[in-house]
Amino acid sequence: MNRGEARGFGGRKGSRGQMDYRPKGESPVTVDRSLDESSGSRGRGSRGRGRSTTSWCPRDSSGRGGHEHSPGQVYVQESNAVFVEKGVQHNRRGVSTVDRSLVDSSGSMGRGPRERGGSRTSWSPRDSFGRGGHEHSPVQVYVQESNAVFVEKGVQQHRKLQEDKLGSTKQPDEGAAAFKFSGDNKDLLQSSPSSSSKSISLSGGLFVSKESEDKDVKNGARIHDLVNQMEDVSLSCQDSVSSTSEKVELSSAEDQNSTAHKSGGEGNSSSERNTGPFDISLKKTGIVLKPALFNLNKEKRKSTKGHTGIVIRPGMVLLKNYLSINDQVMIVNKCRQLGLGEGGFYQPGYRDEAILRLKMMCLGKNWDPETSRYGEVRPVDGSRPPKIPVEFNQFIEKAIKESQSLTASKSNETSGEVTMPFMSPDICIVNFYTSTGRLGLHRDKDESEKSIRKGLPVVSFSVGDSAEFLYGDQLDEAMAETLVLESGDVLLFGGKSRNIFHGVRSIRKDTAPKVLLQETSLRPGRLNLTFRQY
Ligand SMILES: O=C(O)CCC(=O)C(=O)O
Ligand SMILES: [Fe+2]
Repeated sequence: MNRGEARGFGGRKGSRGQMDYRPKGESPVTVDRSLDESSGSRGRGSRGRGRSTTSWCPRDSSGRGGHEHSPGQVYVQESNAVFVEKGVQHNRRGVSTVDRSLVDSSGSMGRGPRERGGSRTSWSPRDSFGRGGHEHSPVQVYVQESNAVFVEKGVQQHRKLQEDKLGSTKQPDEGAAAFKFSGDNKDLLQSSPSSSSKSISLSGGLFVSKESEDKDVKNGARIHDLVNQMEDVSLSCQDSVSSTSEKVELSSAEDQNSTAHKSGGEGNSSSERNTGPFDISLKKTGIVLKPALFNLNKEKRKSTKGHTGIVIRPGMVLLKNYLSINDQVMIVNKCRQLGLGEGGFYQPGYRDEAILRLKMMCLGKNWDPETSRYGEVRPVDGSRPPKIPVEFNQFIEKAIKESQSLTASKSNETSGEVTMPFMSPDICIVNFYTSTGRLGLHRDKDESEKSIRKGLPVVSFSVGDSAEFLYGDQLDEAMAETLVLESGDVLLFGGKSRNIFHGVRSIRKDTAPKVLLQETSLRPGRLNLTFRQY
């Protein structure tokens, strides 16, 4: 990894500050999997279990099957063909949409994504690079419904997990509820209205959209920055659980001392570095109220829709909604626990003037931003990085296998080239971004030469608030694509995409699943884990 290369927007590479906000076109191809919400039988506890045996049924974006290399392919399991047909009808009305929940249980039409993507009727087909037309779209969508049998399994697993939880006062039944409820049902592919030029957001459906024009790029970016900074000043319980009136207090020495998020600097001043453990959770006091029923219902709907696999480009796969709420709770709690101990979260400094606007912790090996090297200890304090929790490994293994089957089914290569090689992680970099957090475009290229030559993938988990993730082939934000990564998403980039430039432009405030916040008291922001093999 060489994240110092260009980390921090507005850092030393002049081009990074010059964002292009020009519109690139929009193309909604939504896949809404909320077929059978009322039965309650589509819980996501099965994700990762037995997925490699699933037979995918290719569909193109207009719902036709059997097109081997059809652009914008949407893959759904055979049993859901009825919805594709419904989607086709919808399509024929002139919107490239495969929507299987035209009227959901709340009685509303369709889903939220269009809120950000502009008018539905103005959509036109685009691939992930913003090009028009149906030809050669590099985006494929795979939809898999979960199996009800795993719901119970998930509940049991959740209950067990509760025993390990830090600071939990929950009853087992709440665990069951938590398992069923997940995040909001937002965009699958959507624009990022405030900033990006080419934006893809994915959640429960797929559409590729363009940005609305922003004429004053620099001012816009500055305003965006200021807004983020102001948002962080008002850190409160509403930031994490909007519907509650619970009292929240900062819980670590650093929380109380640091002005990182309040200053909007994400803790980059020397006085904010290494001042003590950073707690990714907020300590709660007083009565804890549950999130509003409305939010829970929305999250429930999302959790019943299974996950979606999307081949973004060769070697790059996004598994939407892949980690269940249970998984996410476990990940947050583990990270919190490790983050408070030796080698835990700290504020990394600058690298070549590039700002690291995040808290970081390394697992397995330490990555030093000052030298861009891996080592056994963290030079800044001599601490040893904690081991990667074994619980995490199962997710990596399954995610890679699933990505392999997705890329294999898409690929027409007979050369035997491995589009997504397997890897066993011995490094995990855990980042926590508060609302003003960001990470400049960079490549992960400090792993061993062999690892990079083989294209061993980086596997990235997103938990908490959504992020605008940039990626592209050049160190130039204006040329970069945007993916909105939501809580529970897993992104893999290996093979031909192993060396992509990538970064995080911004964190979308108040977008984390409410149940996750309730279960973990995760502070406002985003937890990201990237696994690699040295
Ligand atoms: O937060 C993310 O999504 C990306 C993190 C990343 O690129 C890194 O840690 O190297
Ligand atoms: Fe990276």
